[in-house]
Amino acid sequence: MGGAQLELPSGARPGVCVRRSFRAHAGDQPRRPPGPIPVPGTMKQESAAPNSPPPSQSPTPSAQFPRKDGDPQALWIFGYGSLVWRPDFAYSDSRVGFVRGYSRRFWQGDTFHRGSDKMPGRVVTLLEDHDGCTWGVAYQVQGEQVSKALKYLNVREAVLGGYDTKEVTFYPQDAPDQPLKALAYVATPQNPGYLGPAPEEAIATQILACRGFSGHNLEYLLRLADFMQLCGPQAQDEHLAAIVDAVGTMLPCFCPTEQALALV
Ligand SMILES: N[C@@H](CCC(=O)N[C@@H](CS)C(=O)NCC(=O)O)C(=O)O
Repeated sequence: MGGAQLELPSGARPGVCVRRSFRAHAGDQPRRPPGPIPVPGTMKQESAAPNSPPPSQSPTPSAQFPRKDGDPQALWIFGYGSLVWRPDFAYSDSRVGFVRGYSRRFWQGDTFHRGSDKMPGRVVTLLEDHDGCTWGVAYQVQGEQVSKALKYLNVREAVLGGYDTKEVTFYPQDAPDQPLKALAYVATPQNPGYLGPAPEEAIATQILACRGFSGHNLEYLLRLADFMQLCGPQAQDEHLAAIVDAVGTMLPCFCPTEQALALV
């Protein structure tokens, strides 16, 4: 399964946001694919997802973040879940980096993109955590890209996903001393789709069992894990790694045996 196409800036100083502790996973050293891979900022500019419904109403983000030159028509949007590998909106620039004071958790239910009403999938949100650090991608939108991106994300994230907007401080991996204000979509415990904490084995089981209009919940998990591996050893996410480990342990139980396959 192809992961996020990334080329981490060569010679980039490792981000200063390192988890306080993380389990050493024998196989979790980043698998660096052979040869350079285009950096998110050089990816072709995305168009709106073909399967996303027509935008319904103009978005009202919690804050506009004018550029240093005061231009209100410029905005950074921080993605830390499906947005790291499927932004599906036009942007002018992108940076790999992290936000401090938050941890990523698979605690939001999803009954559209990766689940259904009967079998809600699990997608990520940000949990306020003083020592937390969450890696992702910040996308810069400018000019008419701003309203188009916000209108699209309002439907994808807010209307269909239950997310709200929040201002965060983003630290680019290659310039952590030059942080940026960014808009993030966060699912709070007050939204109806919020599922909250569960054992990582239970979350893995739910992910293995669910699919929605954007695809299987397992794809969502593995593409995010792919992105995190490419961010390098300084980017660790114990919660994500534990769920991937649990999926790996359970997958044989979900795979048809040769005998079962012979019956099809
Ligand atoms: N807001 C987070 C999570 C976004 C997310 O995963 N949202 C879901 C909505 S429930 C989504 O867009 N899913 C699209 C997909 O699964 O392909 C991010 O910045 O990436």
